[in-house]
Amino acid sequence: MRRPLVMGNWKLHGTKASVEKLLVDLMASTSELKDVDIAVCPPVIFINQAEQLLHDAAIEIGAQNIDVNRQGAFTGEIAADMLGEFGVKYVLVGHSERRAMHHENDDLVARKFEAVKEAGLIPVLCVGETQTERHNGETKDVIGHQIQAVIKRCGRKSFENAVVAYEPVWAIGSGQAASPVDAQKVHQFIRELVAAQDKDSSEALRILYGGSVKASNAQALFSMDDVDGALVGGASLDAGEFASIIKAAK
Ligand SMILES: O=C[C@H](O)COP(=O)(O)O
Repeated sequence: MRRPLVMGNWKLHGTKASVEKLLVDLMASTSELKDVDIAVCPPVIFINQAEQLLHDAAIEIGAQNIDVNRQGAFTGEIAADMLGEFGVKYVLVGHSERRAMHHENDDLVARKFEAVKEAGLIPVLCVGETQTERHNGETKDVIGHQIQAVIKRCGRKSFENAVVAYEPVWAIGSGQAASPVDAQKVHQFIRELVAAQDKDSSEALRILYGGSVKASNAQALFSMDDVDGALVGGASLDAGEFASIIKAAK
């Protein structure tokens, strides 16, 4: 039985005051929950503040991105080891916004995945097809390449102690989530790809769904066999809504 994981990706949102309010409210509404892992991914500038506020709470911290390099002349970048010093447990790699806006290809994403593991943190590999790719029947091809790029770089046990998030690009921020049945089909496909390399890591692998998850659709998505939680964007900025999603996963 895999323990559910619900992560909030705050993207480029927040102020010192809003971070404090959101985390204080979230701690209050989730303090009794024992059967679900919870994490938030603030913009990197707020990670230290989140670490201080979450000191005694069971809410973990994720980062939204890293550089592949551990140190050196890379102005403006952050390394995975640095994040580890500030209590970060998870790091998103390959989010579709970074693939699209920062030209991150499968090879670079695989290198980031490897760098996160080398730092002793848990990579959350984001995969998903665009609307056009879906329309052209290319969903499995696209996701297959995204997963295989990581296996090629990190080997058959790549997904041991890692997380995958299936985020159809067309569902992100659109208000139109994938149907639970469609999400399940892709999640099952991802698990089979991983199982072809290593059965144990495929069985333990948590595969999150992301893309317009709300309190109103979370339970139906979580009822699917291979949906082990969610990566939540917009709805994670509202403590009440996010807490309701978390409660639906337990
Ligand atoms: O990382 C989160 C996803 O991009 C989903 O965002 P959304 O919940 O706002 O659709």
